[in-house]
Amino acid sequence: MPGTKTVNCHNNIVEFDDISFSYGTKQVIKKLNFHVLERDFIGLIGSNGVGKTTLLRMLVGLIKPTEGDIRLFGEPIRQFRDWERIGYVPQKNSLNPLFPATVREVVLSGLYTKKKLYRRLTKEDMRRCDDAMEAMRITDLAKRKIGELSGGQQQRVFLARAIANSPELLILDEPTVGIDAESQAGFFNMIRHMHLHHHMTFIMVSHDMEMMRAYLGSEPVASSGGLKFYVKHTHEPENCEETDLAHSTSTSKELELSGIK
Ligand SMILES: Nc1ncnc2c1ncn2[C@@H]1O[C@H](COP(=O)(O)OP(=O)(O)OP(=O)(O)O)[C@@H](O)[C@H]1O
Repeated sequence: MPGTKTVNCHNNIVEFDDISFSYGTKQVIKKLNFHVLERDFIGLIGSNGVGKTTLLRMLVGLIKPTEGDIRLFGEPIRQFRDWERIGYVPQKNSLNPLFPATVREVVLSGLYTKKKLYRRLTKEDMRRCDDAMEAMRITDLAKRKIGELSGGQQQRVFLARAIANSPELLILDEPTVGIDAESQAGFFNMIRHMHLHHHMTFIMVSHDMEMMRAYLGSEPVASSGGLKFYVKHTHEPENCEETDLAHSTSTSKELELSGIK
């Protein structure tokens, strides 16, 4: 139509088509079909052992489905090479206590991807690193060696690293387990902001039903076996442009309210 700008923010980012997975003879996932759209926030819920982590590990290519196809950003996963578009924070990061890097170096390392390895960090990179550290309340730990920190503090560093890098798709496996309530609130504020205003897509496993319900509503939109998918898109499909225009005015206000600024 003349004069109508088509904004395409609803591409499939992840497609699970008839996915099954077994560990040996033990089938964990059976004929799962689910698509994730750009700018969705997916909450993946389910009891212990239903296959949440298994699904995420398939999604980042660590294990292959026994049957079915996975596509990432429209490409079959076996051909997919743009891994820097995807961030993944696994359930437990175990770290050698002698690991020599400082907290700040670890957060900044998220910004050095293969493609960007040789470029200098910009002021914008530094600002993103500082914002992420502030949101995760680790600014005062910036110069400490990460290996010397507690498990909860280390997890906050890995989350700050992931959000500083602003991947297009961020996959989080029970990200706030072992983290104190104040840091959890800072983290949820930050990811909500990134979802609503920076076009990031999230897939998050969580047992925090209160947070999930508050943000994603009380009913799952799909389920498979014991896996339940709660979904929030940033806006109605017809309002893509409006959301973008609203960005500049709402960003600073929201950051201020969430205490990030
Ligand atoms: N490497 C493995 N070899 C064999 N079985 C496994 C392996 N990893 C996981 N399993 C089994 O597969 C099932 C799914 O495990 P998964 O870790 O995906 O569950 P989950 O939904 O993430 O659970 P939780 O909420 O406890 O983290 C479980 O029964 C688990 O015991």
